[in-house]
Amino acid sequence: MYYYEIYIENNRGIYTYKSKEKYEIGQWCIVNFINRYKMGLILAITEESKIQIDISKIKKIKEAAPVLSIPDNLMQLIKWIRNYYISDYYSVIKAVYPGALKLNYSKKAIYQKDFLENEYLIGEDNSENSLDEIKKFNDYMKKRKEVTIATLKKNFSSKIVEKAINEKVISIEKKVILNSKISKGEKKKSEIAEKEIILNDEQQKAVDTIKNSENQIFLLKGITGSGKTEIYINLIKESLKQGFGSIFLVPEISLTVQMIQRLEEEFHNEVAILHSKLTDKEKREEWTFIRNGEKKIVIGARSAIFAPVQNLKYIIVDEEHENTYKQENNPRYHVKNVAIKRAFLQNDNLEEDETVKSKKIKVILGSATPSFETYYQAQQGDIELVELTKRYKNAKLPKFEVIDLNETAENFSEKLLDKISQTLKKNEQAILILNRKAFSNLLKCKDCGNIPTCPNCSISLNYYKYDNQLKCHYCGYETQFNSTCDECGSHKMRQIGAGTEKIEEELAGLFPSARIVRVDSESIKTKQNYEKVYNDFKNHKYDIMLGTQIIAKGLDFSNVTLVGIINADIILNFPDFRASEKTFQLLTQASGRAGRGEKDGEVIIQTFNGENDVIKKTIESDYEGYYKNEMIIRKMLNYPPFGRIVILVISATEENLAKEKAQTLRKEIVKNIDTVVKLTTNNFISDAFKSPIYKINGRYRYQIFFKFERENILKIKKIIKKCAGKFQKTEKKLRITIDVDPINMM
Ligand SMILES: Nc1ncnc2c1ncn2[C@@H]1O[C@H](COP(=O)(O)OP(=O)(O)OP(=O)(O)O)[C@@H](O)[C@H]1O
Ligand SMILES: [Zn+2]
Repeated sequence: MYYYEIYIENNRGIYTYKSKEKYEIGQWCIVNFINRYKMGLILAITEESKIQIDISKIKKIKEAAPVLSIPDNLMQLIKWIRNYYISDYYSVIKAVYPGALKLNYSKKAIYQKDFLENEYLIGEDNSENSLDEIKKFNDYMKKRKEVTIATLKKNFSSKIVEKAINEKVISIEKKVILNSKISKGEKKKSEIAEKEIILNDEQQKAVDTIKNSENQIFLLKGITGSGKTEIYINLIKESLKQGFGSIFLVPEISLTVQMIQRLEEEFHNEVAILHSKLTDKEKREEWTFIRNGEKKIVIGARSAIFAPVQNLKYIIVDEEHENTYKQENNPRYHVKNVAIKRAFLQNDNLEEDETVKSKKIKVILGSATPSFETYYQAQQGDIELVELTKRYKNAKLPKFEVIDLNETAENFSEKLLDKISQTLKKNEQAILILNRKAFSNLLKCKDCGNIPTCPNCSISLNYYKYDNQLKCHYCGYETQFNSTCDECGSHKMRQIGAGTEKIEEELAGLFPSARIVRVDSESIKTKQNYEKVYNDFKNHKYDIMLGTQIIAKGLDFSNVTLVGIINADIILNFPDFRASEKTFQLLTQASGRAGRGEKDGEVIIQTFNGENDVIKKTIESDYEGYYKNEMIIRKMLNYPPFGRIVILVISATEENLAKEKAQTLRKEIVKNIDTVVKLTTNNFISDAFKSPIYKINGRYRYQIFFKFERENILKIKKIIKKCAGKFQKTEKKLRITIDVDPINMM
């Protein structure tokens, strides 16, 4: 007899089952769980001697489930994520295994014998009709042998069905039906594009380095427009010819139209595109194609990192500095971390032979503005740095000009207006960026100072002019704006902080003949929407593209010669230790959209903080210098990449409860940590304090901030897990979330 630790679908516990059959880890099976059939996943095989519970009470696995198993390396990854991010099997398996298999079971009628026609005639109801029905029933069941009760009842009266059961003409059995019947897609002939791209010297050198190096993790740091995409394609293509697959990760699938078009044009039907809009069925289908090796290249956002690609060779994380690579709900994993772990787990499992080198997975993190944490690892030698220092075809980086907003009361300085007119005159295109959607950021009453806020969240409501609504960006709350102050009834509501909607209106007034398109998450609700805008802009159906940070990255339009940053300060003021790093990235990426073709580009940055180091270093294109300055501060404060952070958020619908319990939990954790690590400024636990966004969706939020030396973090996480877990069990009204290596500090 074998004993198994099993995860049961939609259940947070782990259970022991037994079987005479040998199952593999990662295989799905069907088990009886509280009188229902459920899908179970084999997590581990346990020795009899190690089992704590009464062996005679352990139930048997019913049978293997007819679905594809989760490969071994992904099972290991699941366990690692659960552990590292203090998560649970339930959440992690949901993230890894798409479109959760739903198990339906239905009652089936199984043919046993015929009704005896003669015998039945003696019964009370011997009309002609029922004799016919009996004959029909006998024929029907004899032919089918097995049919669901539901179908049977559609064809026959319930009276006769009942009778059949009573007289054991049929037997009833519970049978499992899976919803995952998947059409076996027919493999078409692979049609990889044959057109050759000639790499320039720098690109070729980068490709060779990545191919030939013994290292497994690379940072491809190439300035904007240096042609990183062609490097990825080259590597994927060559390995594909040798039968290897790749995973290509993008920050957000709907915003990377251009990259996806490029990859599809190159790899056609080898490509599976995974995105959140796929239905469960489509997800399972793609998963099957990939698992069976029918599609070897996977493109997707975050969750594509779990694609069961056969003979995986490259994992590419494009724009690796992007925040969207961190999942903001359980499991709160960071793709970069998971990608690297996946490669190491798989590479370590390879059998040592002469082919081992060629089979190793390589991870390529690519960006013009790598996150400082990644760059630090490259400096330390944990990641191999590969650099591209020139734009493709030697196009120049754009020229910068900084405009001091203190000198003007307008959203558009004279200078910026002048540059826009010139651009339009030359029949070139401009991209303008304002990192704030809506019409105005908030409204403020001139008489009493009241600012309308969301009733569910402690956040000011944004004003949208097009539908005259006040909206909450956190919970989606909307209300009609009636032009008066709720507090004092005054009609003098002032709009503060212009958003893209307002800027669009102003722009249209200033340049009446210009064709303007606005791109933010409000105006672009679907992928098709964005694709159209993208293509139209590319074909010069618009002159100006105005938008949020959405349009700051990746876009490659050769006719764009002007980039204007309407207000560079918005992110800079966030209460986040990465705020200035993010600003540097945004400004550099945004300016990188200018002058990518034959014509030179120009960038105008409007700011109240012209003297700030981040603005200065941006215009000098001095990544290195800015990185060095930031590292001094990070080191001093023991922030990542030096120290490690965990944030615990405790929330409840009752304000006092959240506060009290957060303090209690904190005390408990401190008590436990005190015995293992001495608390100092570098090994630090904050008080339980109000989250910067105090209330979201009706829940009051307190948070505890942990900052520890790297070598202590394992111990600390263990304690947090233990204390929070115990606490959550008894405190049902609380919600506790644990964020390991958080990106979002609010
Ligand atoms: N070897 C090449 N042959 C032909 N065209 C190339 C080559 N390398 C790059 N290009 C072209 O140069 C432009 C810039 O390349 P790409 O978009 O890959 O830059 P990037 O490094 O990804 O920049 P960013 O970080 O700004 O997104 C593209 O139009 C691309 O098609
Ligand atoms: Zn809200």
